[in-house]
Amino acid sequence: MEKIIVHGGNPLKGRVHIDGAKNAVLPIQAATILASEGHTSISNVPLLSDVYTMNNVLRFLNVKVDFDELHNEITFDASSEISSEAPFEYVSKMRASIVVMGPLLARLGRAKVALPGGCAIGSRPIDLHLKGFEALGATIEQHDGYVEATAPNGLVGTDIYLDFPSVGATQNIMMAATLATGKTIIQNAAREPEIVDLANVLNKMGAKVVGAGTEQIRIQGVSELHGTDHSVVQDRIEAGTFMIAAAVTKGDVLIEDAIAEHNKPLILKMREMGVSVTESDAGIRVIGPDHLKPVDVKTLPHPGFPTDMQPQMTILQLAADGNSSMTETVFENRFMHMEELRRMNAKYTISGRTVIMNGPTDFNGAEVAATDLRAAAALVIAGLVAKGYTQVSNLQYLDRGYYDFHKKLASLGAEIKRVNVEDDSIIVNQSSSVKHLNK
Ligand SMILES: CC(=O)N[C@H]1[C@@H](OP(=O)(O)OP(=O)(O)OC[C@H]2O[C@@H](n3ccc(=O)[nH]c3=O)[C@H](O)[C@@H]2O)O[C@H](CO)[C@@H](O)[C@@H]1O
Ligand SMILES: C=C(OP(=O)(O)O)C(=O)O
Repeated sequence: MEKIIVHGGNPLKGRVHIDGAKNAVLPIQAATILASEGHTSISNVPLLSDVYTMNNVLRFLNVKVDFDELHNEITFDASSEISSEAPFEYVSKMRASIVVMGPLLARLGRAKVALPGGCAIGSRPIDLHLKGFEALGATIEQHDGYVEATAPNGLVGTDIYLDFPSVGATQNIMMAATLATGKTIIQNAAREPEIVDLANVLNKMGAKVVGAGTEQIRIQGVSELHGTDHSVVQDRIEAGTFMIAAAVTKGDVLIEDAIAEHNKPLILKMREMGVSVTESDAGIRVIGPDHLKPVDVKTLPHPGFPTDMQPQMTILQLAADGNSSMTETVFENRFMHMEELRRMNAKYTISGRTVIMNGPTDFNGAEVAATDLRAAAALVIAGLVAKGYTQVSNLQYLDRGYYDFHKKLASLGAEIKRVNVEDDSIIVNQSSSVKHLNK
């Protein structure tokens, strides 16, 4: 078992590089299924376990996948005959595998994918994805843990209103509609930067998608798509995680090339707390104050405060002088990190979807276990300011979304290492263990 061991107290100082976004690259990997001709080369790919999992799903579907890890580039060739069925063994490893469904349905008129199931942070149904496919003319059947969509005569463009601006449903429907006959309009679409990145790739592949990044996306169907080149957008959540780590440690860090526009609500909330956040062409510079002011935050779909920054933000709120609140409106069960933080001396009460935190917290080092991806990052950040040693286990969650997190923090001055508890060895680089996990 691997653990991160951190000794708190060092302010973070320096510059940090941010990788390509997990939540952008996964649907882009799936989109390569749509290219019946040519290769698609995706660069700025983060070396994350989810990326390897998606590669394995695609390989199973008969897409040729060549990962040049040294250059963070993957080349996909989907020009051979593609299979329409993604089995449980692959889909169960990662919820986001559901986004292969739209491309398969578009290209083959059939997709059979194991139901992805819920996960720790909430129930996460896929009803909106399926309603969208049905509106495009597909027949949906669910049996034996699988969901099957069929449209033997192809999909037909239509108007679709999403009851909630679901990121995955918007991506799946957008991809399905690229090869449909006629025009599709998605109303109340998700507006996340990762949606825009996906639309850019689709357009480079020959699709006609306009309006991505707004609440109305219009897709004019085309008869076929081809390979292209694309560099993945920077990970705003990784950037935000380092912004919080810098602020809470009273540090001074430049998050290189970070796109301020993608992190607006976080920047504004941090400023409200008294953190100095400056935006420039070089990136976002964060300087933590001696005293943080309490603040109330509510998560919302983009451009609201991102749920994927919620656990990290609670660490900053717990450190503030006074009572802060966090209301989680996107996922119903995303406060599990709070229970672990109690062991580190956090004081709070949860009422429904809101947690009231009583700062300032005198964080104590403790042994804690990550319960999901962003919880893992939050616990490490708490460890950066805790007295003594904090040990964070369940790093398989962290590896889904952060590459060499401990190394990046160490380069900024944190006293941190990743160890293999069984044989006592120090892990220098995460990628070998991630690959091992994904075999
Ligand atoms: C790989 C990826 O990009 N993951 C992100 C994506 O997840 P994901 O695409 O799964 O998130 P959604 O936007 O779809 O989900 C948001 C909410 O809508 C609900 N819902 C969703 C679909 C559906 O058919 N029915 C339904 O009720 C979900 O249960 C959840 O409560 O967006 C989330 C919200 O920003 C982020 O936290 C995840 O990091
Ligand atoms: C919840 C997340 O991801 P996923 O949707 O892949 O579980 C996340 O990135 O914080």
